[in-house]
Amino acid sequence: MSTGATLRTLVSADKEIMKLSRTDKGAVYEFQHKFRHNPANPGLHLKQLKGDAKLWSARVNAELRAILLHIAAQDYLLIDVKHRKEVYDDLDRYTYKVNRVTGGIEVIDLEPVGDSIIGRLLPAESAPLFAKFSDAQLLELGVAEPLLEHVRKVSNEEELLALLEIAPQLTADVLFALNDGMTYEQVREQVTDPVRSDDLVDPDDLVAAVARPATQVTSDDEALQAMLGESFERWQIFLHPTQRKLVEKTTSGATRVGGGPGTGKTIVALHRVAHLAAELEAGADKPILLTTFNRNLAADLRTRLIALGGQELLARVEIINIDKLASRIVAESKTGVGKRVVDDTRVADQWRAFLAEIGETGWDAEFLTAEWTQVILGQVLNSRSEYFKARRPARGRPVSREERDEIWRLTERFATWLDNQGIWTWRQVAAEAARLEIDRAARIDEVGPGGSLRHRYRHVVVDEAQDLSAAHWKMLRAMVPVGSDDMFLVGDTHQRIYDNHVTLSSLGINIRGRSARLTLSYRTTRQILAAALEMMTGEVYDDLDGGEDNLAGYRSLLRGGRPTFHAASTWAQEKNNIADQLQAWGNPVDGSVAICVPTRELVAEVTARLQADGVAVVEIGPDGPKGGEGVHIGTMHRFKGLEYQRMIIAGVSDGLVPRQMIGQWRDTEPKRYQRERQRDRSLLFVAATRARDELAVFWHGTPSPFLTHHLVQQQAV
Ligand SMILES: Nc1ncnc2c1ncn2[C@@H]1O[C@H](COP(=O)(O)OP(=O)(O)OP(=O)(O)O)[C@@H](O)[C@H]1O
Repeated sequence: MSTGATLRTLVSADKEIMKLSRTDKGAVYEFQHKFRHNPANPGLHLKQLKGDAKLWSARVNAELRAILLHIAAQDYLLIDVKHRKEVYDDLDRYTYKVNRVTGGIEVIDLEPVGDSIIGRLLPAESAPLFAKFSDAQLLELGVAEPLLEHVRKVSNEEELLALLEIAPQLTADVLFALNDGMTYEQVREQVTDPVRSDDLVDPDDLVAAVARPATQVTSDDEALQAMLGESFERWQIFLHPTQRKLVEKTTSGATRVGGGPGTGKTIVALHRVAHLAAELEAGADKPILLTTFNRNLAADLRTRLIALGGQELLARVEIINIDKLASRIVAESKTGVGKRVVDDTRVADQWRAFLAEIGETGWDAEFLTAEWTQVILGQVLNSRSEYFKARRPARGRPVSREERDEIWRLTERFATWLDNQGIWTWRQVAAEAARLEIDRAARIDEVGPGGSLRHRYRHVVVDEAQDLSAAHWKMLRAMVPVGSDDMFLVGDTHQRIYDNHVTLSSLGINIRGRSARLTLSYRTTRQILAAALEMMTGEVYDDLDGGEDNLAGYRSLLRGGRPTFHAASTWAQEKNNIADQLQAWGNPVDGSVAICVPTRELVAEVTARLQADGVAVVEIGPDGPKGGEGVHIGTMHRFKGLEYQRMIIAGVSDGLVPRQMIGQWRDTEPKRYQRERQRDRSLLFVAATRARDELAVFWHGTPSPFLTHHLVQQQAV
């Protein structure tokens, strides 16, 4: 008879397991299987450890022992795997406690700090780092009680880092934030509150504690197997408690997750999809839509979703970029058959040609392009009267009723003119798709639940939400019934690089009270992050819903060298500097290094210069890098959502960043000017935050105004 047991593995034990050899990892895997099947199996030598009724050990193989916390009858938690000698020598080193803030179980192995901090007397001259906070305050913020006395002794950053190595997540987050200069109130609001337990915490109730998301455990074999395999990546298993809470929370409606670059928004979106899929009844359809802005990011989401949940998960999820989705809807209805879609960047040229052809000189092509794309198509306005009433929040100058009348007439003629040539734009496709989906949703409502027509999806998850247009949102809204867990949007308005400004509530997407923000960067070092934030100085960003967003509390635990800044007097000299930098990095062609420049022309010129030196270069196209090995190169737009170990941003000169041409609107359309300038600043911010370890910034002539005096001063001599 099998006497099965529950065995979950604490994330901190996973970390230890990952350090083991392949064979030993395999032994742990086997052990877990055996233990779950029958913990009383004599080969497992399950026995209580001296000194604590809840700590047990079991045999993994001849050398390794598992340390287990006994939760309840047949319920165990694997908290560590150690060499057998270490297990029995010093049992006092392990402490476990239920954290009073998060309600999660925290196990701390005090051994590694034994020599560095514990028992050491503080040198008289150095003040402890956290002296100004009382014990009660630190505990209220969630610092683990067993570490309190050690926290008190920390007097420099090195010791802090040593302590953080063994500290539970919340303790690490709190101490780091306090050390960064955040106040008690700020830490409580930004670090502690988001992970606070929803229910009352009883520190003696291990059963309740192990079930809370704050007890970070892995329990299913698939996750374990992935972890033991070669292909495992940390994000697949180790979610930060703040991330996990967002992934698992049942919401009463649409939810938005914001947060700076690299804080794991995409990771959260992927896990959210997996979570929603796990809750679905079995079936062969695809009730979940996962969408993003461009093609290469959709391809990347697909790869990562397979890594997370395999083909089984993929089978329940539609992954498609937003414009392709719109064009599929349009194709399904047979609208636009035979028409070719032209790139939106060419719309102004089309308007110019049209105005010239009809001899219209009273209107500026740029103005009409923006009005047509932003307001008329952007908001899916179907009639002149709708346009008369439309709000034009992100547009520059006001337009009178007579002018609106004229604009409407012109846009109708323009659409026909395009149609006669057999072309239309992505914006038109999106507006048409929204219209079709809104009609479809109305038909569903009319017939009621008994009808055969259904909403296309049960859940919609959107990455890079900041770049979708109002038409896109209207289409998505109509595709999913309003209700719990209907829409999950992740994005960062600081990274908006297409000119789409929306207020979600006006589009039927109500995120009020269901907005959260991630603040811990997993990608970029503190040094790069500080420089990137400095480039954003003075700009104000929206929250997709009429309010303001900011990057307060955005931080990183990673450390590295300072970014470098390189001036040149000419473009030729700048290109030489770029080549020198690459050479100093060893010209790596493994895809770990990328160069990012503001324009297509500069891509071509830098490529030619490097190829002349024999350096292999791979351009990043709309579907990602085109080809094999080489240093990646692309315009700033192409770098959305990507990451590299080392990045060069070149051409960061005045006139290029921001683009000189936007100056034409400085006086005539100041709002538009501000918006375009903000967009260029965001592009630079996106580029700078793609770097994991090293960032080098280059320019010639006058540096971009986004590079502050302080940054320019850091220039290499
Ligand atoms: N919990 C985690 N554990 C380990 N790594 C993580 C975790 N969360 C995120 N990461 C890593 O951090 C990096 C950034 O994650 P992700 O791309 O999801 O961030 P993002 O917020 O979407 O960034 P961006 O806004 O710049 O596109 C990735 O390399 C990811 O694997």
